[in-house]
Amino acid sequence: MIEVDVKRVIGSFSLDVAFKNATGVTALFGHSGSGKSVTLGIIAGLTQPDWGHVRLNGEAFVDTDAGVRLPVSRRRIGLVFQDANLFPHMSVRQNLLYGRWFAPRDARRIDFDAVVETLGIGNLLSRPPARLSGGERQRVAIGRALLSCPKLLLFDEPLAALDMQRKLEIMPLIERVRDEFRVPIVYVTHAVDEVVRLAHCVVIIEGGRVKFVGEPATAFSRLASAPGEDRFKLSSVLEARVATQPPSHGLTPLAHPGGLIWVAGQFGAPGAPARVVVNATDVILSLARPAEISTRSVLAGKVARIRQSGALVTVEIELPENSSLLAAITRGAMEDLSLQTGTHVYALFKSAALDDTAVSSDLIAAR
Ligand SMILES: Nc1ncnc2c1ncn2[C@@H]1O[C@H](COP(=O)(O)OP(=O)(O)OP(=O)(O)O)[C@@H](O)[C@H]1O
Repeated sequence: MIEVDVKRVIGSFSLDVAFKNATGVTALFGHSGSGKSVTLGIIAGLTQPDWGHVRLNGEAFVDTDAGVRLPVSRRRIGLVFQDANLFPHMSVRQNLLYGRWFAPRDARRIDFDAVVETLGIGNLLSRPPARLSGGERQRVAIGRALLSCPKLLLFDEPLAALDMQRKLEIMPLIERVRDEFRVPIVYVTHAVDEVVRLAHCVVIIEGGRVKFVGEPATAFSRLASAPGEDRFKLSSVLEARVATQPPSHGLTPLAHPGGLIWVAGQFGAPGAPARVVVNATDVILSLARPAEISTRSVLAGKVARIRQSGALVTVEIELPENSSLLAAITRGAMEDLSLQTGTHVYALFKSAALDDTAVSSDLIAAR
């Protein structure tokens, strides 16, 4: 269990955040300048709070009321930043062993070979960091942090500097680290796909304040709590299961209570749970069930809420079993369809918009 309840004023910025989470990955999510890194710095001990406490499984890292302030070195934290920060004069093996050196002898429960195998870096051990790609450097940085046998791993936008292909290679590795080594992780990001794929709990921070603490699916599926107004960042998370009918043309059908969602790629055996992120701008609305159309994914629901902002409108569609979907459309389209609260609609989206960047099949299974 990680418990954070801290206040800190830096110049004109004031941070006042509180959250708790008992399992797995806690994502700190928010716009640039919202206070994610300051919060992470307080957890790590790089910054002191003016007031408050940070506890991990009951042990206080800092508690201003009790006068406790553990130095960074005694917190036993593994840090991974956007820039891997490997030692350039050391080989990959030496960088990894450097991490191990920090683990007290009796706490060395994480095995070198297991880490190398999990992260797929066995063939890189003799290379210097200069001869690694950005993704490989980041894998080594994660390995080095893990080998210090930390009580807590802190990731500060570890994938932000990587292109989508590298990101897709590393996300499953972070999932393996999460599931195989079972070290709690606090993960700072402003990418919805990373939160949905990796996190059990998301803390949405805006202007130094916590706006939401809870499951990613709840965080991103309601208009009322959607982070920010930027329609390009609005998205919904749908919980589904791999359907029983076989994949077709490389597309896998996922059964959602509102209908079938077809996604590009293979996502586990029938019945396996899957989460899908759907961008609001990828959703099309229709009053009738469409026929003779290239889009295969069609979900039936009804309009729960409409929010207008200039020429654009965000529509929250209520789907069966308490799930919902956001659609960003123009005001003209809303008027043409005479949409209002309660209108029955069909929501369509292209399978091409949903591939393995948008789907996480093993997160729920692993819980
Ligand atoms: N040492 C500092 N001195 C002055 N202001 C600071 C300092 N560190 C952070 N801030 C301010 O605190 C606020 C929060 O910064 P923080 O780095 O936590 O944001 P963030 O959410 O991590 O943003 P990003 O996603 O861009 O990294 C910002 O307004 C920033 O300018």
